[in-house]
Amino acid sequence: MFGVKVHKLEGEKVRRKLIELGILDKEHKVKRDGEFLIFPVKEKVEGFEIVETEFELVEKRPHSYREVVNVPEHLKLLLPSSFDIIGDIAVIELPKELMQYGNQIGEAILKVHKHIKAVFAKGSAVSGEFRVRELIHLAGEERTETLHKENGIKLRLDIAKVYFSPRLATERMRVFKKAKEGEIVFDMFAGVGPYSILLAKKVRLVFACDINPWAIKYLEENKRLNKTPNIIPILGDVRKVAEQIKADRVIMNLPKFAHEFLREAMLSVKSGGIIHYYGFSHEDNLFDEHEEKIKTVARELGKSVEFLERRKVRPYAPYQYNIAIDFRVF
Ligand SMILES: C[S@@+](CC[C@H](N)C(=O)[O-])C[C@H]1O[C@@H](n2cnc3c(N)ncnc32)[C@H](O)[C@@H]1O
Repeated sequence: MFGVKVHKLEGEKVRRKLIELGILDKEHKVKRDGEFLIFPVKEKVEGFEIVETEFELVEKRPHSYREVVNVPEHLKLLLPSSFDIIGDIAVIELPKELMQYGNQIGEAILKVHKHIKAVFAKGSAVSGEFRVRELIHLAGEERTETLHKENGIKLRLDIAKVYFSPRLATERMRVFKKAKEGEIVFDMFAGVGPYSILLAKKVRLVFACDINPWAIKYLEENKRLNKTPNIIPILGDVRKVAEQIKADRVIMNLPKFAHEFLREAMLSVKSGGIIHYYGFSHEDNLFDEHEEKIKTVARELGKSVEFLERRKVRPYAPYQYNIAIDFRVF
């Protein structure tokens, strides 16, 4: 093979020139020879010192764990194309046919994604009051606590003890952009604080409630970590708290049951304030049923509502969507 030999001080300039000429061979490694570098080239080129030598091949890094995983060929089509990454932990949803190859799948993920240190499979759906799920350890460290970064904030959490979904980062940023300086926000179902901490960077005060003691423990820690003293964490059932709070903006991120808490939300929002409501819907009836419930509760409380925005946040099951409705209450 041909190479272009240059003094190492000239290396960067020559490398750029060879790329510009379209003759740098990127499939082979640059060679070192004392004070000199030898660039692999596809053909001889005028104006440089040309040498003939052998070059090592550049190892091609696989892009997906599916390229390196050791499972029977006929099951490869069932391998999920993606998985959640929370801090340095991967959480994958495996079909039952692949569960017996969980360790191989976990090892393949660790091999391709060097920043991931532990891999778990989802062992059940999110359930119970705390909205957590069972996890099955597949590979790497047997650790469920991690530090996750999103939207410029840091969140310490334990994925086995609290609810957290990295898939809502964009939705949280949407709410952040709507919030205004000087506002009081009430995060009714705060978890470890992904909305609360983010919004506290902008608004005056955030009341952050959760019934799960682990969520409030991590929320306290995240409040310190992110230097957001303007958050008031409240451990308890939001039903007992809501009426004592008067907020400009209320966040109801409990999609499965939010409709049961509309009364509390509407009693805690100031007249003219905004509620960010989340729900689950079938694709045939995304918003109407939720909006009817919202109007009914408003009527019962002698209030009126103005719908501002309706959005599909993400698919969460076949034909099912997590939806968001923003509305103003008078
Ligand atoms: C879907 S999670 C959302 C957490 C967080 N907002 C997030 O985006 O990661 C719902 C949270 O509501 C809490 N929760 C459920 N019922 C509650 C209640 N009655 N009062 C207060 N919090 C409750 C759960 O513990 C859980 O942390």
